[in-house]
Amino acid sequence: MISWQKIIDDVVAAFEAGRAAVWGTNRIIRTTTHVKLPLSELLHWQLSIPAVFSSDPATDRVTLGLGAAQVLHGTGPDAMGDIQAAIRALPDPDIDVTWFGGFAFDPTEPVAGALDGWPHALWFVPTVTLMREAGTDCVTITVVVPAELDAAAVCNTLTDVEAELQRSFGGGEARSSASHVRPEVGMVHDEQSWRQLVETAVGELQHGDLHKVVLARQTPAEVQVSLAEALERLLDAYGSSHVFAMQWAQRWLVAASPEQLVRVTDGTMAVDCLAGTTDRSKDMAIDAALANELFSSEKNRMEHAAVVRVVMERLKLVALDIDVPDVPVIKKLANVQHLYTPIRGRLRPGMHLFDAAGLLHPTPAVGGVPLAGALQFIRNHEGWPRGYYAGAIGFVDTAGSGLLSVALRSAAIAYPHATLYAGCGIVAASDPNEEWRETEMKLKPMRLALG
Ligand SMILES: C=C(O[C@H]1C=CC=C(C(=O)O)[C@@H]1O)C(=O)O
Repeated sequence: MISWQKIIDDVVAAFEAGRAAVWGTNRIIRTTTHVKLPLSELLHWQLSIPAVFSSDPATDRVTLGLGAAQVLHGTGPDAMGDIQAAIRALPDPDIDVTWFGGFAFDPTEPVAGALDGWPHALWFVPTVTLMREAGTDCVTITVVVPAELDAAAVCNTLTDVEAELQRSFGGGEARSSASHVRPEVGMVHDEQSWRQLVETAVGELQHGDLHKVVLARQTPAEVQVSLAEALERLLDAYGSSHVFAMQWAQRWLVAASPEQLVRVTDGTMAVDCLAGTTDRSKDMAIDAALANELFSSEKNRMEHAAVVRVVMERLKLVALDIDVPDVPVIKKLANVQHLYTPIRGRLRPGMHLFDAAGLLHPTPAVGGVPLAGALQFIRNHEGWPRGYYAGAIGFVDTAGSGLLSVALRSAAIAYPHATLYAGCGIVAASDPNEEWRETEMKLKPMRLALG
């Protein structure tokens, strides 16, 4: 177990040495320490303080947040804009701090089901953030506390966080009486009802105005492992994805997202277009043949081109110097391979990560074309509330750099009950049996992590 006492001692020493900055009515204390064990060790399913874990594949930085020093909730269609306005209204700190959170898929629908109780947008600055630099045991600790606290009170705040970690740990990962009853999540499609859903969509796609719609299904599972184990399994097998977990109101959202909705790093933007999927094979020749088949499949190229076209149209409003390759490449994950087009650009001056996210979301990789018709089809036919599935999750610092990933390959957990999600793009040429198989492949990361 990681020594929390050492963390407390280092933070209090930093505070006493004046390594702190004022942020409105808060004080930010920053120092570094050395932690050998994985940060995920501190997390437990039954934690009752807000918590977040994020492993960014681009920087290899692993971040863990515990407690909430600042919280913002947003509800309804303007949820994203409201959060952005609230962040902008806060004073600029002398030291950057990082917000963590996410946005639901559809802010006009309630976030019912497995994440019942979550608002449409939820962002917080943890009381304690631990960030491990890539490949080292060097951890940056950031603590945000009310500015009036003295050293003893800072120590007490951290001791309270430790007590909560111990209490939840003591409560055990065993299924205690405190475990949730399985949440009501709405329609769980079996193979037959899924095929019917896809057939209904194909009918509309062949005869109506719809060109593409992304349909998804959910499936129940029971969590068999500790949260630390689940996260380490995801990092091992899906380390090139954004492994993310967030706990609020005793519910966890866990994801290994292969798709960045948008990343901003010092004003430079990166957007992923990911659509078009096939299987993996352990046999290298078969694996390469599958990739070739995917690359030459008219159906998959159409599905993919719809995403690139729409993303480009929307991106022009927030980005300059946009660079987009003419043809997609293959992105290989442990469970599937995708058609992938990375788009790069520069965020227009005065624009924020959330402006870009607000314009891009939902891309045709999770919604459809035309968007309004696709969303209506999803609302009318899918039969369950998506909540945060296919929404956006991530982090943004007070200087404006950050990442929002599409919440795919994800699960919502009311411990020990999990709800796993997977979807796929449907076009007029889609085969309902193939689309079922595709959702099964996409469920693999979370089945591996939790089973
Ligand atoms: C909707 C999902 O995947 C999207 C992202 C990549 C490939 C997709 C596809 O080939 O259908 C989907 O558009 C999901 O994983 O739940």
